[in-house]
Amino acid sequence: MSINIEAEYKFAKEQYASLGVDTETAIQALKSISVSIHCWQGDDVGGFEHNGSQLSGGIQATGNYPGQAKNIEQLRSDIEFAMSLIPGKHRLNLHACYLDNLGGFVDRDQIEVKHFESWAHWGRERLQGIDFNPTFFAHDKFSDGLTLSHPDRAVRDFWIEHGRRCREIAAYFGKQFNTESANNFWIPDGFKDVPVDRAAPRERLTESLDEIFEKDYPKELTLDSVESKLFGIGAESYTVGSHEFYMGYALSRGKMICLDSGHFHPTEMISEKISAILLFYEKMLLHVSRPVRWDSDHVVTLNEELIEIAHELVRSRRLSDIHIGLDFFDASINRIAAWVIGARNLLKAMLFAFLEPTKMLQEKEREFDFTSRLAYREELKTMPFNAVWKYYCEQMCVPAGISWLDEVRQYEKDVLSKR
Ligand SMILES: C[C@H](O)[C@H](O)[C@@H](O)C(=O)CO
Ligand SMILES: [Mn+2]
Repeated sequence: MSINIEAEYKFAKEQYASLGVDTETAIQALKSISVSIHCWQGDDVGGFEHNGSQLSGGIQATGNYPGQAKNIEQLRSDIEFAMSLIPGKHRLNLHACYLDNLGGFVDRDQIEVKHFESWAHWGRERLQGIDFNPTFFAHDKFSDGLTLSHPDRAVRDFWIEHGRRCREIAAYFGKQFNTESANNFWIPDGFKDVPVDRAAPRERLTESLDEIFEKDYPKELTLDSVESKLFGIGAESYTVGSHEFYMGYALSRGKMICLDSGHFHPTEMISEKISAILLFYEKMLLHVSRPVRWDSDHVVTLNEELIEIAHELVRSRRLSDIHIGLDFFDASINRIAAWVIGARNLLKAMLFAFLEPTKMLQEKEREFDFTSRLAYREELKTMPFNAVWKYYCEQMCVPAGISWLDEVRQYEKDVLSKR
């Protein structure tokens, strides 16, 4: 450990102690946080099916920075490298379209556990677990902008089969890693213009999901979640799986709800929703993203909303009930740097929250002393937080400061530039 980092940490520890905060406890708490790092940042949500379909479903990766992962080996090596710069042991969030096709084309309604075994083998020593996502986009059976809510039974059946098979695969990952695999259903179905029948697609989506979820899986292996959305590109006027739809669906079916920070009106914050959802749900999932004017999926920065999300998670004292996933994809910058920046920021925000003297602040609030509440919260923003972060990174054997970027540049030169 560098002498400077140790000395700065000692000073910070005293400063926090004067507010009744134990930095050692905060560091221990941070060690237990396992983030589900999304595979799709590495190749701009391309996947390895090579089915000839472009990215669709109302999401878009913009930019053409060189070095995108083009095959499963490249993606794994990029993830490994990114993880070596992120403190802690984390999970991988895998989409079904990232299958190992074992040398032949495999359509979505044909995927099996065997197409994901190599992910489990590769991840065994490296990961805490693998979470999963059926892929309901970038496919010719999404041609009308509808999948599970399509009026054509054959189209629905295709996607129902996909959903069922994905549950089997998620349960397999749960078993392999001895930790529940969160299986997140995001269904992009919607209309560009205002529909005259809003109800029928929602009825069909309900029926299709019910068919997918017919089979019970042990909850120690896998938990399903459903992710709502306000709109997507080409589905600006109506999304079948809206927030209200899934709040009702998930609650009535014992599923988790997934809150994506980009899936609401621009001034609507998910940090505000977490405490309400936890009152009624046993578990939940988060997709931490950064919407810039729309669901743009920018790399997560250490902004006010991220810090507020982290505080809500910590204050809830329900961390073990909350799966925290990342969801962004920026193709205009080094993709590994994108992962590292976003994941480190999320962890920094968590540490910031663990360093809050929550009990004291809540007491002030209960006494209606809103002046002190504001004064302390502002003071906390300039406490020597970074000294604790650097100390933590050194303990976890990852670069404490910006030197991680030198390593990324070297990898860019040695590996990415040769692709
Ligand atoms: C690729 C992901 O499944 C996707 O980003 C989804 O979670 C989403 O947020 C769509 O807007
Ligand atoms: Mn999402």
